[in-house]
Amino acid sequence: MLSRRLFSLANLRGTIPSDFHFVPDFFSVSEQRTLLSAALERLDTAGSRRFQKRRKNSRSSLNSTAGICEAPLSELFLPDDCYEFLQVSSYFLCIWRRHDNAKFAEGHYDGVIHNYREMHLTSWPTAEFPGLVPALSRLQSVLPSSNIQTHLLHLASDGEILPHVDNVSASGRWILGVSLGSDRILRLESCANPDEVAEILLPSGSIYIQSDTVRYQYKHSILRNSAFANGAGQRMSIMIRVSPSYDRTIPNLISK
Ligand SMILES: O=C(O)CCC(=O)C(=O)O
Ligand SMILES: [Fe+2]
Repeated sequence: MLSRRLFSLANLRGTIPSDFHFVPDFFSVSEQRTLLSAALERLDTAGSRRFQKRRKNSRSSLNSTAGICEAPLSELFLPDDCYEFLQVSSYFLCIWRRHDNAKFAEGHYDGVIHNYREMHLTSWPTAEFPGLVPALSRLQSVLPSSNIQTHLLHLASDGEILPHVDNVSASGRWILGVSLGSDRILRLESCANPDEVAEILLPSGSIYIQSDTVRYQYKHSILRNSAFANGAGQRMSIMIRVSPSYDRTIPNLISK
């Protein structure tokens, strides 16, 4: 069961809305490595041949002697120019069109994500990554409900996500995010009162859940790396959402 932990000041600025739940150290380093390797494998396999070749060349020129088990997590990412990052998203618009509900057709879901690649994940490569099943079942145990959709979202070193509320016709009452790779700041801003802002540092291995109030009444964004004095690298998030028609009951999963 997921428990609410006290934020250390290093993790938080502002007042955290209720219905936002955060565990800064949910996944061990070895689980993070497995999840990140599997996510990269899925995205890489789906990518264009030109960039697959670029990655192959980059791997051989790096001539890494460290096995995947010893490499620091950041070294699982290749340099930015090995990935076919898109400059501006059409991701939310796509979901939008599929659901085709005129009530929300304002178009502001488009263009929210910059310098990224993403995919809808239908299956994990569990055969290739032996540690994946236990890591995923731990994650499964904290999901508020079943019938989920999983997305992988890989942000370039200069990638960012502008403030938005996830398309309400495409997913239901909660959204879970797993952060892997470089630290980023998640900013929450009340739609009703833009002065109500919270910023949460998301370290690799952390998970958060936005449900109910925060999911519908706050915009969220992932800030650019310029927020960090020392710069930062790429980040992968595993985004899990409940399908819109399967979120009638949310168990009280957060024990204090
Ligand atoms: O990467 C994240 O943590 C947030 C991603 C997000 O806002 C989205 O996919 O809608
Ligand atoms: Fe979002």
